Amino acid sequence: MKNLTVRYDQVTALENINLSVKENEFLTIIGPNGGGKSTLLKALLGLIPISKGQITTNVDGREKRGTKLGYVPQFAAFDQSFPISVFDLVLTGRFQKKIGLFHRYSNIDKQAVKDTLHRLELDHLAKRQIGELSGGQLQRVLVARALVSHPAILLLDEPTASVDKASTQSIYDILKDLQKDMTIIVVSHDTTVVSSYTEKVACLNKQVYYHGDPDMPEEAVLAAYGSHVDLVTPHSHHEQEKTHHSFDRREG
Ligand SMILES: Nc1ncnc2c1ncn2[C@@H]1O[C@H](COP(=O)(O)OP(=O)(O)OP(=O)(O)O)[C@@H](O)[C@H]1O
Repeated sequence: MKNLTVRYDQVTALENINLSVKENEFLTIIGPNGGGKSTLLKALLGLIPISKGQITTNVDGREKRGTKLGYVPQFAAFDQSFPISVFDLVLTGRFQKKIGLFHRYSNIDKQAVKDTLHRLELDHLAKRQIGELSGGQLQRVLVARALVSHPAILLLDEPTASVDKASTQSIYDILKDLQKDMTIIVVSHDTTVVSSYTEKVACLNKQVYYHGDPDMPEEAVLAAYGSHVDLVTPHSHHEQEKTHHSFDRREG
């Protein structure tokens, strides 16, 4: 992203964003509510117009067109009462823009669904209705749906916001495994930086306040959030443990 600016009428949601992610990198984007994270995802997905600047994918310094993106939407935005089986929901991930209504999926599409469900150890849930799934299961199904078209970059919007700790761990384990084959970009409104997984963190509040390894300096957190926040690193076997980022304004 180069000098990326996105405006909605009077509101400037993103201003002069310069941010890059490498192939097979795991980037977590954090920032306060209203900081522009959803806007950034929408811009990456080509869903909203860019006011200024550009987003490109480069290989050896040359622009590469047609990079496939996989998108895992916010869990809360997903209507779980919609009557569809896990298999069919994942199959919709094979739907391509150029195919019109009443498209019939091929055996290749169906095999891709089977392979993806198998990879994410979801085979046993294939026939279940999505309304019968736990939060963690549905989140993994949404990851499967994004994966089934073999994206080069996987974008996830708050993937662990509505799931318990065990599922959070399992989702991050899956992402770590997927990272061998693709670039992972996770957006999170809280400050849960999973430093054992993510390699890079970007902190966004209209501008980029920080971009680097997960050891984000306290000054950058304060500047972006405008107040005290604890960055936590969830681990499998321990209570959520505060990193040395957790600081207290009372101590100055
Ligand atoms: N469609 C829109 N029209 C006008 N303003 C908008 C629109 N969408 C977002 N905004 C504004 O743009 C800014 C960035 O919003 P955005 O939703 O991208 O932030 P966010 O970081 O994703 O927030 P959250 O963590 O609460 O989801 C906010 O000031 C918001 O009010």
